[in-house]
Amino acid sequence: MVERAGGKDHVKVKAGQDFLKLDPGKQPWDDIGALLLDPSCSGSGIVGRDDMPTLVLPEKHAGFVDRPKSKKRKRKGLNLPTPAPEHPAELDEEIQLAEDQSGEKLRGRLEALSAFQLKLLLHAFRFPRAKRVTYSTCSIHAEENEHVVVKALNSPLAQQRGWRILRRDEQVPGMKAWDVRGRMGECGDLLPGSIQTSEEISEAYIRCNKGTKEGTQGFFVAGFVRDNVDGAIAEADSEGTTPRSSTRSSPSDEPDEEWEGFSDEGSTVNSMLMSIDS
Ligand SMILES: C[S@@+](CC[C@H](N)C(=O)[O-])C[C@H]1O[C@@H](n2cnc3c(N)ncnc32)[C@H](O)[C@@H]1O
Repeated sequence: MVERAGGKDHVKVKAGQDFLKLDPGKQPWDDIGALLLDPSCSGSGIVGRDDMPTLVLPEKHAGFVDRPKSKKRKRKGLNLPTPAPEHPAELDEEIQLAEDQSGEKLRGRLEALSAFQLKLLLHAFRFPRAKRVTYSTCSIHAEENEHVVVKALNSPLAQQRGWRILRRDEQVPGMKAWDVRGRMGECGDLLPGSIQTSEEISEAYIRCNKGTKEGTQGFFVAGFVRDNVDGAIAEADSEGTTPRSSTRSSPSDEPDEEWEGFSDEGSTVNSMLMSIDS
């Protein structure tokens, strides 16, 4: 995909690695300036996934009663509507599944996904020289989008390292002009003392909705920046705590969280990891 997009001379593909197991304090990761984080999500924004239930067609042997063949229908030239099939039990099951997806099961799935997404986002914040992180999903659910971002912003890690949202007025022209922004009501409570308001943050998000005049799939993206990385590194250097210059094997210079190279047990990661120099 990188090659097709004409990016092979600029993007190194490091396939088959678990992002959560990378130590941000070790080379070459300690030099990364920007991360594009596009993690696994529910995919609920993808047209044709959640809104296209499997169609279970009635079968003759499953109790489906054939209509007696009408003489009228045999007549040439008559364009009669197809008779509605009798409602087979299998279709009830499909309806049941669809209902589950909007209830308990969906809630549980979103909870698990958003916890994982937050883990990934916080890990991205740990790269010592990173100045930019994008976080995107093809989900329509605020749980995976606005909620994850606000939790990340409220984390001690983001606050200590100075991560904030890239405001709409700082974005490139095309993104700044895009009208569909975050859902204000879903931006949650920012911690007191936050340097940005909920209005500023929801305005900074870019959303795409499916089934609208824009012709897009469902998508969400937020940009995070931090302004004084070099100053923070210089300060840490003078205190001898810069991850680059230290020999420690874990990047946990955070008093709040111990980094242990966490990863989801049993998950197979077949993804690509892209490192992009700023
Ligand atoms: C939405 S897809 C990314 C699509 C990609 N950006 C593209 O445009 O083709 C999410 C990817 O994240 C990968 N992933 C999930 N957890 C990961 C981890 N811990 N380390 C690396 N990749 C991971 C999944 O395997 C999946 O390929």
